[in-house]
Amino acid sequence: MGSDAESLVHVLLVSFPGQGHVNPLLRLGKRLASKGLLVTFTTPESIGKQMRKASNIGDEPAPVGDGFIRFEFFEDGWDEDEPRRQDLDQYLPQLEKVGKVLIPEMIRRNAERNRPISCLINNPFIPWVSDVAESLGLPSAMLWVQSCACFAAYYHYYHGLVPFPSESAMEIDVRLPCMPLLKHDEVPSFLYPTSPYPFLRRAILGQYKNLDKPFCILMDTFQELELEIIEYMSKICPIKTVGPLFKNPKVPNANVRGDFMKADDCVGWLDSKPAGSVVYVSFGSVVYLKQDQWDEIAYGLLNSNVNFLWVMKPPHKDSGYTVLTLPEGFLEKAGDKGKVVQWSPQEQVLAHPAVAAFVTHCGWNSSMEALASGMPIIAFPQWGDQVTDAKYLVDVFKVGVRMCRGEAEDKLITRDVVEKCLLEATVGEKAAEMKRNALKWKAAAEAAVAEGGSSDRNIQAFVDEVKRRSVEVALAKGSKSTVVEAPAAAREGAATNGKVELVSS
Ligand SMILES: O=c1ccn([C@@H]2O[C@H](COP(=O)(O)OP(=O)(O)O)[C@@H](O)[C@H]2O)c(=O)[nH]1
Ligand SMILES: O=C(O[C@@H]1O[C@H](CO)[C@@H](O)[C@H](O)[C@H]1O)c1cc(O)c(O)c(O)c1
Repeated sequence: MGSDAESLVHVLLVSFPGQGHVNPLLRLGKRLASKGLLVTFTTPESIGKQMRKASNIGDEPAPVGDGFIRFEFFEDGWDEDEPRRQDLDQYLPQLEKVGKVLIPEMIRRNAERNRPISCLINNPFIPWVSDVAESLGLPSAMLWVQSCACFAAYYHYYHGLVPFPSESAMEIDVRLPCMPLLKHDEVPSFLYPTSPYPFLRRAILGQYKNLDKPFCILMDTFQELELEIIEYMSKICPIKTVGPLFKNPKVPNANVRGDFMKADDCVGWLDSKPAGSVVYVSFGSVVYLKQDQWDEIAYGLLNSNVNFLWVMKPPHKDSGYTVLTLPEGFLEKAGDKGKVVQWSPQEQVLAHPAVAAFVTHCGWNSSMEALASGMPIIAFPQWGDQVTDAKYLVDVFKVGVRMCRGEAEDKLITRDVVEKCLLEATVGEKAAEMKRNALKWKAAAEAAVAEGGSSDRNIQAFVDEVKRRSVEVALAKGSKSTVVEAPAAAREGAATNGKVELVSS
């Protein structure tokens, strides 16, 4: 590795191997690198392999702005085609068991190679990363990859601060400070007593057990979007909003991507369509709808006569989901009005002038990407944070119409409703108003990440803090001679040009 990279303060990012987790952590990595850090990104090799195949990930550190990003994957100890990876109740303990051994080894290896790690950052589902950091005397931070509203909801549930739906009172509304009243089915659905995903409740709440360990909780949201709840929760937890991470004004670096699947080419097709004429339909990487619902969406799209780009990802072979099909003759009937792909370059799609609206499951990444692209949405949430995100997108941010309330409702959304929602979001005064609101959020998002904006200031403060702590870590370890670039505060009376030479005692 070039000595340029070796002279930088080095942070290790450890990601849970889900697309909705990797994307924001990798985007954070690029942002930190752009501010002059060396960033190593790690996640299990099973996903590393897919990422290498789908994207342009090389062995050498990639320059990003003033710093570098590199990848190092770790084995999760299971065979390549182990089906238990699909069962979080089995996979999360396995990841913890191997990670607690392999991550310290990775850290030691990096120190031996003259790039000692000064800070660890994880995302939810793998809270043990802060234990590893603590045991090695390193600081840690956590990137929360959902909204601050959802963070607050989980926090209040975990600490029993307000009543949530329970077996004896299933349909109660939930009143959380600085948030709109949430109907029972607008609360993150893993918290329902009847949730079919108790393993996801355990996975997400696991982070709250360790919440006192990270010195900072970074969030992929921005101050102006969730002002009151961010201010409220910041008094309780060390929160820094740094989003939308997907907008990196200075260093786009399109080469470094974390897709698990190569995106199909659809931009040429979009180029051939008139401005504002296409509806983009995608339910993210995890949600699968039932076949009868899929059929209704298909007919709704046909009947509405809009152009559409529809993502139909194949299910994982061990997920238990059956492959969805399109109604007979569907593609022929759609002709050039429709395009179906397995995976899309979503960021490019949402930025494309041909796209008028986004039918989304309201995962937080998709929600932030839509908001920051000025894209009106048609909300089709299923579970977890998606139902809360849908509430905010429709009723608070006012950029969307609601097509359904979530999987718990167990209601088939018919083709007529699909058609009505598609038209409501694309034609007429309501559509125009949603577009105006979406463009307002786009501008606010751009201002937040621009130099001196709220998220940019928070990132800079975080980088300065990591640098300051790296000096402390090196001093405490009395380690080999390490050159770090120190923040202004740590530089007082030290060498010139921001470099501090630490010599082993
Ligand atoms: O065809 C697709 C579908 C999704 N995504 C990306 O995958 C992520 C999905 O995250 P989200 O939180 O929206 O949903 P999840 O997949 O975690 O349910 C987002 O960054 C999307 O941009 C993509 O690139 N192409
Ligand atoms: O929770 C899982 O994925 C998604 O994460 C996003 C960020 O937290 C969230 O906004 C979205 O609504 C979720 O769908 C997830 C990931 C995974 O790999 C898995 O096996 C799961 O069971 C859930």
